[in-house]
Order: sequence, then structure tokens, then C-alpha cells
Amino acid sequence: MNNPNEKQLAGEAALRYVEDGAIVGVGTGSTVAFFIDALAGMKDRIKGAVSSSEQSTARMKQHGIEVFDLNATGPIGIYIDGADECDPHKRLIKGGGAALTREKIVAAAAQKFVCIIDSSKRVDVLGKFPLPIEVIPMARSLVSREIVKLGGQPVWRDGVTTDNGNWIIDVHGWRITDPVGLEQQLNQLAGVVTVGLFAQRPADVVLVGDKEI
Ligand SMILES: O=C[C@H](O)[C@H](O)[C@H](O)COP(=O)(O)O
Repeated sequence: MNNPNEKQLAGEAALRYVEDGAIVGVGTGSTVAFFIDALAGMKDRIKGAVSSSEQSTARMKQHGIEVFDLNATGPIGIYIDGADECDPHKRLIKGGGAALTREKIVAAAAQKFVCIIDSSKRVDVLGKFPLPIEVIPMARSLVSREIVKLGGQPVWRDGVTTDNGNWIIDVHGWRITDPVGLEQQLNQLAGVVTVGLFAQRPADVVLVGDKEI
């Protein structure tokens, strides 16, 4: 079960990693919402943020936090985001909220990725949570057939369009023992925009509640 208390603790604890004058990379989701609310308390000490979704942008703007275009900032020091699953090597499944593509972009631009989760997200092997894959809409069936060949069960997240105008396939039934290999393999399929595996670029720090693991 997701634990809102631990999510709030993690969101607030992440402030420890935010330095004065920073442009902060900000992820998406219910745990990040706690982080954004906490960040609002120090908004006069930071320069602003780069956002990974329209949802997080709206919440930050409500708080008066300035949101920059990543093209205007160059590399950023810190990225704070949640996850759907986290293994002992800090490799993640993300994209339960369909924000995986912009999340992966901002994570790639950041020197340090701090992942904030509650204890329900910790697993030994990734894959119990269905793996989200963002696809170009015309490639949905093609990519789904390729996933079946790889032993997965693709389910179209019908009715969901990402901030980038694409669709999501959730893949059930994979026990992901080689996350880096699977991420590379799926990235090569025509029509795949982003795989919700963060294995080639795992988190640097994971906070479970207010405890760093
Ligand atoms: O697309 C959504 C993101 O990857 C979220 O960071 C992830 O789904 C975790 O969300 P939450 O903090 O709401 O459990």
C-alpha cells in the first residue's frame, strides 16, 4: 500500500539537497506534490525550477515558483522525482503518471537525481508494477506485437495522452532481471519514444520517507 505519510516525509526531506540559488529539476506525481509544496517555503532562496510535466508546472506556478525552459538553463544540479518501483541498485520503473519522457530528459540533464518514495515502492526485482512505454500513436500495435514476442503482455492505457501527444503501453508479466539490457532493447523498437525503465541512468540517492538508503 502507498503510504502518504512517508511520501510527505520524503518530499520534505528532499529539501536537504536543494542549494541556495539553484534551478531545481522537478518530477511528477503525488510524492513530488509534497516536495513542491515544501519547496514553496524556500522559493525566495532558489532561482527557480525546470518541470517534467504540465501538472507540476501548474502546481509550481500556483506557488509562485518560476519555471524555466530546459533549453534556457543548461545542465542543472539536482533533480527530485518519485518512482513506481525501486530496486536495490536504485534502478527504477517510472511513468505511472505518464510523465516518463520529460522526467527522463530532466533526469539526464541533472548532475544528481534524488528519488523520493515510500517503502511500498521497494522491490528486489523490477517488474511487478507494469512497465510504462510511451509510443508514437501510429506505432501502438506494432510495438505491442514486438513486446509479445519478448514475452510481455502489453495493455494500452486507453484514454491517456501524454504531455507530448503520445500514448502509453503498460507491459505486464515481466520479471526484469536485466533492466539495462531491456531498456536498451526496447529503446531500439521503431515507434518507442521512452521506456519507463531508469536503469542506464538510475537514481543517485533514494529517500524512503526521510531516510536515505
Ligand atoms: O509518470 C509519473 C512518475 O513517474 C511518478 O514519479 C511515479 O508514477 C510515482 O508517482 P507517485 O509519487 O504518485 O507514486
